[in-house]
Amino acid sequence: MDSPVQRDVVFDVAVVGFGPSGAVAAGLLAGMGLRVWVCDRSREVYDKPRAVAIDHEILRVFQQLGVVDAVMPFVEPFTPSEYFGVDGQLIKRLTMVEPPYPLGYTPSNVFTQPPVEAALRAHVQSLEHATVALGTEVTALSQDAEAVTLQWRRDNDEVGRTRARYVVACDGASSFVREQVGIALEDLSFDEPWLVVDVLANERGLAKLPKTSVQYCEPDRPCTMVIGPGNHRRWEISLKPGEDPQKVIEPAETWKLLSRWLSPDEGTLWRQASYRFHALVADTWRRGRVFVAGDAAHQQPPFLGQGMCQGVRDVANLAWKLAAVLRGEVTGAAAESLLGSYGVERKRHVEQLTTRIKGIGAVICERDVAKARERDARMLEECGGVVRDMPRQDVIPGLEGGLLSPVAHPGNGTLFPQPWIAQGSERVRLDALGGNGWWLVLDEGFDDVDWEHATPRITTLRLGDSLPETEGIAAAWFRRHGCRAAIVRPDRYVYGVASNAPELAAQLDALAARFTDHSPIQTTETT
Ligand SMILES: O=C(O)CCc1cccc(O)c1
Repeated sequence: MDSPVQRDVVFDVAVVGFGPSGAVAAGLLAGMGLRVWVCDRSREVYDKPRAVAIDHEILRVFQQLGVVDAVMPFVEPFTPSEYFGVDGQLIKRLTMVEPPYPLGYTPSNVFTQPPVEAALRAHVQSLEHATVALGTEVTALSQDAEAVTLQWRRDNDEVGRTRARYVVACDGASSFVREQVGIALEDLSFDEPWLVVDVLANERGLAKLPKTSVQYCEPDRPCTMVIGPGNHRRWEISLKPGEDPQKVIEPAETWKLLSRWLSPDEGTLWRQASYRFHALVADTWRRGRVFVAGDAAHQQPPFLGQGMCQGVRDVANLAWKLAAVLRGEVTGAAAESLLGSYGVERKRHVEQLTTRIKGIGAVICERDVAKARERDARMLEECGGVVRDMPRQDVIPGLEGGLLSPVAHPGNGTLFPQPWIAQGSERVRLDALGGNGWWLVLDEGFDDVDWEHATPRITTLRLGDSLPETEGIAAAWFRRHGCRAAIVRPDRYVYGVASNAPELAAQLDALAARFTDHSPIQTTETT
């Protein structure tokens, strides 16, 4: 059931698009007590899987939302991925990092999108401060000094307007909102036609299929097979010049392309979609009161399964900044600066990760046989002829620029770990104890520190007697980074670190200055 549309209310935030990024944005914002209006053109969750991969960082965001228990039944650890070269030889192997896991979840996972999306939507619909408008399409947008006005049309032809202080556009790759505010996409130079096929394999099919995910780095037709949850298998198959993207999604044609692995009596086609795999990023991520996020802000080839993850990273980055501004915790130029840091951080991260994804794509997609053989020889030479396991998550970059300490340190912009903490006979994840705001995490035995700034409000978490870790993850993080204290942002990225009390006091003073009298945060999105 839709929530009633409140026409006379100015909402804090309107979220356009109720896919995963929009639902997470709406859930985080409404969960913080902001009045949120979220709309989507369709009434139903799309019943087929577009995304298949989900990282631990995203599960941690789901934990913050309060939906992680509802989604875990639809999540499974990623299998290893094997890359095979021109002659079918193993040239690379991606695996899971060994436990203990740094963020409290298996780092790389596959999931079933429709029920996860349904859980996200149901959660938002349960929130007191969220107004959900389904079957509702935004048709026009204008902004003034106070707010944004969205005009919309319902699927029953009802029309109306909604005003909100800010808008987050999560309306997908062909975003109407992005176009309305004149944000262009920069081309990061990848554009290829591929077929994506999801199959539910039966027992005979499963018995025949590879037991790891596979990248077939074959010049004739590069392709991928991903092991999804249960009996879900996904193929991504590059199309050759002259192949018709519309024809290959016809079941008989799709089965021809799958014939190397399966025949029609060994599985059921769940979804066939022809895509152009692109690498695109919004040139700016904010126009006035309007922000772009998710596929509206970037698209990347799928070779590392980062499409949905990147969208959730966007809105997790933006939500706490919008909340700080809307609650008046930061005002004036400092507020503008904080909001500007969203685009700086996310655009650079998307550019860096997309570059890495394209690098992986270049390995997989080499069409020249001689060059592909050279690639295979080089990769085998690099590992001394023995392909070593490489953890998948090592390729996800941290944040740079934006709201990070000006005192450079390799820990800045990385995700602070989420250790398990002993609580009586139970163990609890740190985020559940620390709450959703800023943290000051002190390593066991760190000297007391006196500080008095009210902005931002920071919760002090002392590891040790009051917060005993069960696996030593945070202690190991401090050792690895050569520091004793970490200032951690509400999105759990490390703002800055310190080794002693005077260093920490200076860091906290500088942070407070950025929230009060506006020591500048870098807000130029160009790199
Ligand atoms: O990390 C891997 O091994 C593969 C990740 C992946 C996920 C989804 C599609 C795809 O092409 C690759």
